[in-house]
Amino acid sequence: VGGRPESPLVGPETENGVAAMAACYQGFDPAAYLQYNYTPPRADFERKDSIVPWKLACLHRAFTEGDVNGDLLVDIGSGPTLYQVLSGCEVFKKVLLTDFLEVNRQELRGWLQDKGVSSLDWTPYLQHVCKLEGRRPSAWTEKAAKLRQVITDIVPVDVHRPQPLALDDLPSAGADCLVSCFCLESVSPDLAAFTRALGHIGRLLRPGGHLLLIGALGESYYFGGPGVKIPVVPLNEAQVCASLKESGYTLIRLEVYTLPQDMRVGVDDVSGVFFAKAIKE
Ligand SMILES: C[S@@+](CC[C@H](N)C(=O)[O-])C[C@H]1O[C@@H](n2cnc3c(N)ncnc32)[C@H](O)[C@@H]1O
Ligand SMILES: O=[N+]([O-])c1ccc2c(c1)CN[C@@H](CO)C2
Repeated sequence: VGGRPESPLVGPETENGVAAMAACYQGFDPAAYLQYNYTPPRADFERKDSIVPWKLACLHRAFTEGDVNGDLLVDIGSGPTLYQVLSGCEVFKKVLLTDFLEVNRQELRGWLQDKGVSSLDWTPYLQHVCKLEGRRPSAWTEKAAKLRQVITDIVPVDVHRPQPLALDDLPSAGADCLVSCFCLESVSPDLAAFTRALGHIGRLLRPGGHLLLIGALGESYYFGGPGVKIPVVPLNEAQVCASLKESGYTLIRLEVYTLPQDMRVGVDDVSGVFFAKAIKE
């Protein structure tokens, strides 16, 4: 994403903080990140208390309980992962994936272009979500095809810009739904920047559209690769609710997962995960 336009709204200390976060991400390693967070124990589909099945259940319920619909779903800060749109791809005609780093956009293109070159085998994820949908697990190939059919593009994003996406990447009416997972708190220098970023992505969403937000609670850092320690804004539930309200959303539901001891594997100091379903006013 090109040079940042001077924004009259934020001072030099915020500009410096945002630039420092961008510098941290230069060392981000998609394969390592996937290994740290998307393999057992954090992604163990046999364990009721594993984090990833909990996230997939939250997303499945949110996308299928009847109030979420429309044409376009946008995932903000996709990273190298696809799990966040495995339920949404059945509900929306078009899905737009976005990330700040070319290495992540490249990782996603690798999977989508059917070259099977992705760093992680998403089959167990596809099978798990098929089961949540009451389909036989072998329907995962149909879900993979559906995903490849509805994902229209993978584009650059910067949540610190008042316009996080290039204007021609988004229809003028805006997106009907946004999903964003572990992005805002992991890319912001402080709580004020986190809340501002929430407002920026809200501008991509039509009024009445839904935001499905997953994030870390009580996390102050995580490793984005070997030796790549990235600072995180430590959030609690009250701050998440206050930031959503301050940024023009009405909260529908907040769910919280608390990490069991053996989900703490040394790649971060996260203590919980939140799932928020909200509506843009
Ligand atoms: C912790 S990862 C989350 C990845 C994925 N959504 C998930 O659920 O695991 C944070 C992502 O935010 C991206 N990112 C970094 N700076 C950003 C910015 N200024 N705006 C948007 N995304 C950014 C990184 O490239 C990375 O993919
Ligand atoms: O357990 N998980 O499913 C999981 C997935 C991704 C991430 C975390 C935990 C915690 N750290 C964040 C970065 O701030 C990234």
